[in-house]
Formats: sequence, structure tokens, C-alpha cells
Amino acid sequence: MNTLRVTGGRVLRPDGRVTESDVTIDRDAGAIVAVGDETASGGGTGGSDAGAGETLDADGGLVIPGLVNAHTHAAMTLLRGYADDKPLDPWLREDIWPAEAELTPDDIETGAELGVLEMIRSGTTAFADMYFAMDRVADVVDRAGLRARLGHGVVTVGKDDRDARADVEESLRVARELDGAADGRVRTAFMPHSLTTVGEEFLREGVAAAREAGVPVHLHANETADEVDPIVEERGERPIAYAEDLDALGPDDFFAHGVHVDDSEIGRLADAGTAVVHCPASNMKLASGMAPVQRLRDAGVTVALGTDGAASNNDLDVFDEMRDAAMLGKLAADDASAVPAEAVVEMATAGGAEALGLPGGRIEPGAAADLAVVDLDAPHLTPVHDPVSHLAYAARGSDVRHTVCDGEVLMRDREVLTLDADAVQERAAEAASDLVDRVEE
Ligand SMILES: N[C@@H](CCSC[C@H]1O[C@@H](n2cnc3c(=O)[nH]cnc32)[C@H](O)[C@@H]1O)C(=O)O
Ligand SMILES: [Zn+2]
Repeated sequence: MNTLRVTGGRVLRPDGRVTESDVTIDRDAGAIVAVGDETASGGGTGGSDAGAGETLDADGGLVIPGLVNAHTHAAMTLLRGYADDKPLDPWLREDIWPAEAELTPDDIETGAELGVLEMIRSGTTAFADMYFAMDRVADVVDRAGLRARLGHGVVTVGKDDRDARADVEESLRVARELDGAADGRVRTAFMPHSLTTVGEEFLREGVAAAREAGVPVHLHANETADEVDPIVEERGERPIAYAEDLDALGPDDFFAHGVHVDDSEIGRLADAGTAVVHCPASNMKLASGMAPVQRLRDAGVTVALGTDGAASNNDLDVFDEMRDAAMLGKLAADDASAVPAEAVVEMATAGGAEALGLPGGRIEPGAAADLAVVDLDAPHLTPVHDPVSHLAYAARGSDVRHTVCDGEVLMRDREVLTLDADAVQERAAEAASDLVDRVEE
């Protein structure tokens, strides 16, 4: 067996326990075969081929499932810090969409590379991406070695019928053609931007085609009050009821935000098994509101975490998202015991994998070998009363020492092996500066 052993660390187990165990990975299968003495068959042969294959030193570290960034727009790293301090609608219309109109496929590849570099550096091994030029994004995922659920974002408002239809078709093409790319590490979804930026007939047709193709639906839902009100006024029903009416509320579907959801909508999400991707930093920065995360979880809704794009965050660090989710969840519930540390860690790992329908999220025999090793030897992580508390409240992306996805080492000792970090940063800075010049012309 072509093995990779992660040795000397403490391991965060699916039940929340932390044990001192080595993790043995079958690199060819991309799977964890043993955690300590525990193997998939329950036998005690985990240590049998010690010495063979490659080793990752996790001494003084905590081995965690690779983090899942369940909603982002990776190439928006090029717009990081370009337009801040505005609410969603004017931010999109006045700043972001005009800049995005100038983006070339090369820019998107460059921006996605920067985003993926940042994610690997901070221990993220899987993400969901809604953007355009998605063939380029799939190439980046292929080269960089992580996993993703990708989709072309559809907007039909302000477009004539032909352009609107072409946008829907492109999203369906991406969903059909890219599914299974990068040796199966790329999966896809049909991704209408939201229930207000895509017209009803396009939503109906697109969702029906997505069902036929067997791909899930991902969209922004109930993000701001300004987005909910027009739906209620026009249709006399709330957005999640509208989504259900569109057949867009299935067990494999996942919606970003879910900030302004009432009890009836929470019940519908729970009954349907549709996941919500909570994006606390984006919701705070755009003053969109506070998602009822504890109530969603209490109702049995799968909740994952997302950074959203780098223009509304302004980074792609899921550690920040865990901390923000715990903090904001307490404020929203007016209860310091709401959304505790173990809940946000679950949301960033197993919850994310479940929402995206991707392997990973658990360190146990038989699971996908997607993991990160967090270095606990730092002043801001001393002492270690509770490693789970540190993950939620004190650790940062820069504390990640190694990142592994599908059995392959993507970062060793803080050096990303699959991308040339300096070249990626240089190209991105140049592409961003050229982009702004074109927008200002
Ligand atoms: N094909 C579409 C592109 C849609 S991609 C997805 C879009 O979501 C935008 N976006 C980023 N963050 C948010 C958010 O928080 N809410 C809503 N939209 C966002 C992003 O800028 C991008 O335009 C077109 O022709 O414009
Ligand atoms: Zn978004």
C-alpha cells in the first residue's frame, strides 16, 4: 500500500473526542485506513506498515478534518478591498457588477488560483464556488488538488430574453460537463444567483433541467430583507415557499445565507433536508442581518459555513468564519450558550461536507483522506485546556501546518506544493490592477 502517515499529533474524532493517534492513509484510494489502532474492519493493524511510505509530522499539532468553505466566489479575491462599507444591493450594482463585467477568463483563473492558494494555506480542502468561466476554475481545482462543487451563477434581471436564456444554458452546460472532472474531485450544481435576480420562467426551466441531469441547486436565499419583501409582495408567499414551489428545495440542494427566515421557512428547510450555508462575516459586513443559526440547528437543518466572496469578508479563512458564527449566533439568540464551539467546528467540517454532498469532514477509518494539521505551539494557543475551543475561538488559518486532500499532501510545513505561491500572488496583483484600470476608463 502507498501510505501516508500523519504521526505524533492529537486527532479530533467525529464524536468530538481528541485522542493521541497516528492517522494512516492509503494514498491511492485517497482514504483514511486507520486512526490509531482503529481500522475500517475494526481490527488492530493500523501500525503494521509503519516506516513505509511518506510521513507528515503532526507533533504538537491537532489533526482535524479539512475545512469546508461551502459558499464562495473564489475569483473575487481580485476585488478584495475594492469596494467596502456599502449594503448588498448598491454594492453589487454600483461597484461589483461593473467590475465583474470587465473580468476575462484569464482573470478568473488567476483570481481563483489566489483564492484556492489562500484556502489551502488555511486548511480548507473543499469549497463551493458560484461564478463564471467555471471551466477555468475547474482547471485550477484540478491542479491545486482540493475538492469543489462548482456552478455558473445565473443572473437574468436586466438581460433580454436571448441573453437570459444563454446564461441559464451555460449554467446547465457547466453542471453537466464538469461533473466528475479532476478525477472526481469536481462536482457541480445548477446555480441561479437568487430568487430575485433570476426570473420565474428561467428558474422553473433551469431547475427542471437540473433535476433531469441529477445535479443539485445552489442559490443565495433570504440574504437581506430587501430581497424577501418583493417576493412576499408579488407572490404572497415567502422565498423558501417559492423555492419549494419551483421544486428547488431538495435534499441535495444548499442555499447560501438564510438570514431572514421565519419559523415556517425553517420548518420547510428541515422537512426538505435542504442545507443552509451561513456566511456570518459577509452578513455582518453588508449589514444583511443575523441568521437564526441556533434555531436552524434545533429544527434539524444542516448548517454549513461559507466565507462568501473576498470582497464581502475580506478573506477566505474558515477559522474566522467559525469564530464569527459562534459570536454572531450568540448575539442573534441573545444567549451566550447558543452556537457553542463544537457546533461551529461541526458546521465547518462534517456539516459542510454534508451540505455539499462531497466526501470528507470526518477523521475515521474509511473516510476520505481530507485533513489539516493545526500547529498549537503558539502564544495565542497557550495553554490548551480544550482544543475544540481553540479551533472555534483562538486559532487562525495561518496556524495550519499541513493540508491533505484525497490522500495527497497539498501543503507541507506551510509550503504549498501544488501551486507556486509567489507567482500566483504576483499574477493576481497585476490582473487586479489592470482590471481596475479598465473599469475606470
Ligand atoms: N452570470 C452572472 C454572474 C453571477 S456569479 C455570482 C454573483 O454573485 C455575486 N455575489 C457575491 N457575493 C454576494 C452576496 O453576498 N450576495 C449576492 N450576490 C453576491 C458575485 O459578485 C457574482 O456577480 C452575470 O452575468 O452577472
Ligand atoms: Zn455569495
